[in-house]
Amino acid sequence: MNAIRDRLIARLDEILAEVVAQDLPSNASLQIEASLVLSDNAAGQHHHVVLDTINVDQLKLLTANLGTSATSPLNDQQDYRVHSFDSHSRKPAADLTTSSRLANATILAETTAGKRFKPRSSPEQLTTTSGSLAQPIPLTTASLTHVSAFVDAHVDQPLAPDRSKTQQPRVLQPAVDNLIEGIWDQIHYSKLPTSPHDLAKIVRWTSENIHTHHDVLSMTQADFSDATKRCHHITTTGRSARSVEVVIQAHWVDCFDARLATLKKGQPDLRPTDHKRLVMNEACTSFGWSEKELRNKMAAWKGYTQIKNASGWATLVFAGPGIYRFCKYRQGFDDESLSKLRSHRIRFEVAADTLQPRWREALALVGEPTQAVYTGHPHDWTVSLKQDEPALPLAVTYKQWDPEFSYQNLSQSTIDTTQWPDKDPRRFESAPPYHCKSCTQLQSTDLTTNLCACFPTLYSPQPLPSSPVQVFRTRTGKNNGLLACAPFPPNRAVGEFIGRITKNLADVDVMQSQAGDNPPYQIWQGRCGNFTRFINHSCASNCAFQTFSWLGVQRIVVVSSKEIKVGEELTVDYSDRYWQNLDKSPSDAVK
Ligand SMILES: C[S@@+](CC[C@H](N)C(=O)[O-])C[C@H]1O[C@@H](n2cnc3c(N)ncnc32)[C@H](O)[C@@H]1O
Repeated sequence: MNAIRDRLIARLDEILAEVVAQDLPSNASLQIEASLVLSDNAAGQHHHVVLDTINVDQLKLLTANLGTSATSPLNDQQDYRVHSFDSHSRKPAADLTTSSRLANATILAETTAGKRFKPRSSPEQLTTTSGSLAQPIPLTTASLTHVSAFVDAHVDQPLAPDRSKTQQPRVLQPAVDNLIEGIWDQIHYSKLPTSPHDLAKIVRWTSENIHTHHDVLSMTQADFSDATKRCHHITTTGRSARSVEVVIQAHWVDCFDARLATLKKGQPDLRPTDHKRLVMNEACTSFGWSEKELRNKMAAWKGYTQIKNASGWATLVFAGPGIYRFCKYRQGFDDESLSKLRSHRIRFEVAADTLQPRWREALALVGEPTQAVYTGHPHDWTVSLKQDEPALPLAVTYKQWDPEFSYQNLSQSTIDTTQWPDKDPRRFESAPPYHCKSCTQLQSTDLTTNLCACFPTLYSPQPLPSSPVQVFRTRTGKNNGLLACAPFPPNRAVGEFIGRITKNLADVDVMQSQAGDNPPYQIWQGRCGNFTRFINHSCASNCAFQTFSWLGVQRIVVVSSKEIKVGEELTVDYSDRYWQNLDKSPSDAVK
């Protein structure tokens, strides 16, 4: 449904922009209709529904009031990004942006253009994606219990429940930030935007129909015509391959520029405007479009190319429909935004290659390499905050202290059976029914019976496959740290503290736990565990350790204690005791 809705909104955006750009008589109105076609040749058998009638003058007034000459009311500047999790589907509500945007745009429209765009629902109601509209949920001020980092964890302290339903305050943020958040969402949680099946069909069509491979340094008219044919085919046949479409359109702009350069070289006597006119003519002939039509599309396509040049192809593949609005209306599209995007380039690629290893297949169409550059687990790599500095294999960053360093990423803790031969010391209930110690609700791996929604991203019948975080190289002498790739509202689970469940270790970093009536155990992350191992200390931390029970087993969870933005370092307060036992002292600088 989301894909259909996004497609409709993107199309509506284009239509509104086209209408605003036209010189129409006053009082013209745009009628938006839907038709149900009952059979292929059913002329006259269509069921028509008028969805809305929009007064064009009011539409123009509205866009003028929004401070742009040719923009649709559905623009990114008015975009609220609300991240919440649907407690039924357990999926992040990545697409809330669209519905929020729609609702918000309609509200703005009402204030500037009378009753024409009536809001269908108040923005407060748009806090879930579960189909029905949810009631607003008040902000909680849950106090987090600190379990001293690497020292104690007390299972006998039931903690305030999450939080999963905590409503995040709406923040109006720059369009580029929405775009970046959307890309991270897509990389972490979407299926590939274009299915391998669709992609295979497109690649097959291209290889069967377009034979020449052009050289961008010498773009002949035939080469350019081929590139245009390919772009036309993908732009006009089925919008199921949106990411491929954006890739091919960005590439076509490169071909256009290459053709222009070739023409300038071949016919240096012509004026620059004549070169441009000639290439435009060639393009319009091959596309079968008017110059106005082509220019209109090129406005957005040029933006795709600029974005691709700044932050790479992954940005285009995972951007979703928001990229059209961003490029077409250019609100907030400036050097600063491009530089912000550029700083994510390698980070996007590491995440995309390791989480969505087939994404580069789409690049076959534009002659780019299709092999993943970064392989293995996402946290086998450590990224840099410096622009264009490569990601490094994790082990490289420990070489100077430990040439043999290795770290195995685990999805769940393992039991050291030499120390715990008979049982998992974290288990305090041996059989179902299990009840949550925080919310007292029934916990189950069965979607129909589970009622606990304390930390649904981690503990639910359908937990999320990954946490939106990356290991990065700090610039403050702490070696590596952990970076947020998505905003975390307060009280959101970042990840479980996973490692080897053991005991009696000394002189190493361990999480020392006292499991109520159970004997104390340690969680050791020296050689294996998960990303929580890379969380640095800060006295003004934005995360804390919490104990939580899931299916009768105690867990230690890293939970955000404040609002955390994309690109912020995640930190916990290790406690004084941690540092007292060490011959080093903490610095509080982050990043
Ligand atoms: C669990 S590790 C955190 C990840 C670590 N930075 C790394 O690259 O592997 C804990 C160690 O990180 C370093 N560390 C973490 N926070 C620090 C801080 N605020 N100041 C100085 N060193 C810190 C200390 O060496 C500490 O013993």
